[in-house]
Amino acid sequence: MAQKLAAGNWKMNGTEASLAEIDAMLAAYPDPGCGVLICPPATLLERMSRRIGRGKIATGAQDCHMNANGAHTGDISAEMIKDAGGAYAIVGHSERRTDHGETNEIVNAKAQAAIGAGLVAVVCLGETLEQRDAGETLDLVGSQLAGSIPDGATGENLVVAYEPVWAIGTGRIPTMEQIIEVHDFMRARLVERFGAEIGKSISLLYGGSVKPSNAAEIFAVENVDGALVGGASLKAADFGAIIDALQNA
Ligand SMILES: O=C[C@H](O)COP(=O)(O)O
Repeated sequence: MAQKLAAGNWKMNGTEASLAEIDAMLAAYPDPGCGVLICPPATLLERMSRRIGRGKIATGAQDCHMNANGAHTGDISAEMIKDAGGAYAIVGHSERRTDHGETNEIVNAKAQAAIGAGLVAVVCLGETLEQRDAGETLDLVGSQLAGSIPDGATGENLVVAYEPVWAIGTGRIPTMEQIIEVHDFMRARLVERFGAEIGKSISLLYGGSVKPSNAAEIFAVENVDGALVGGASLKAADFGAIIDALQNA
C-alpha cells in the first residue's frame, strides 16, 4: 500500500520571512494523517529543517547532483541535502529537464545518488501539450519511467510525480479520465518492472495546478496517492486545505 503524501515544491521562492508559513503549518498539523513534505529552495533547507525539528513534516531539496562531491560549482549533493536535514530530493522536474537539459539518463543518475545517500527520490515526469495533442502521452511517460527510475527502487526510496508540463502553473488540469489513464498506466508499468508488492507500494503523485478547490476530486482517483504542489504550497492555509483533502481521501 503506497503512502499518502502531500508534497510542496517552493521552487525559487522564499526567504527567512517565509518560514512563518512553516510555523503555521506545524501549529495546524502537529500529527498529520498523511505524509507531508516541503522542498524549499536550497538556501532555506537547513533553516526549515531545524525549525521543524523532530516534527512529522519532512523537508527535501528540489534537485541534487549525481556525484557525491567535487568540482561542480553551484551544485549540491545528496549527502549535503541529508546533512542539511532533508529526507527527500526531487529529481527530473520538468523545469530542470527544460532549463538545464536534464535527460532521463541524468535524472536516473541523480535518483541513484539520492537513494544511495539514504534520501527518497521524487522522480518527476510528464508530457508537453504538443506531445499530448500528438497522442504520445503514454509512450512518453513509459519511456521516462523506464529511463529515469533506477533499478533497486522501492516504495521506501522512490516516489513518482506525474506532472503534465501544460498543467504546471497554468490553472489548467487534465480531466479525471486523463489522470486515471496515466496513473493506472504508471502503476501497471511499475508492477511489471518491480513486481506487485513493490510496484503497488510506490507513491504516485499528481502535480500541476493542484489547489484546495480541486484537490479532493484528484485524490479520489484510485492510483493517485497525493500531490506535488507548487504555487499552492507557499501559503500554509492553501497547503493545509490540500493536506486536509488528502487526509480525508
Ligand atoms: O512541482 C510542482 C509542480 O510543478 C506544480 O506546480 P503548480 O502547482 O504551481 O502548478
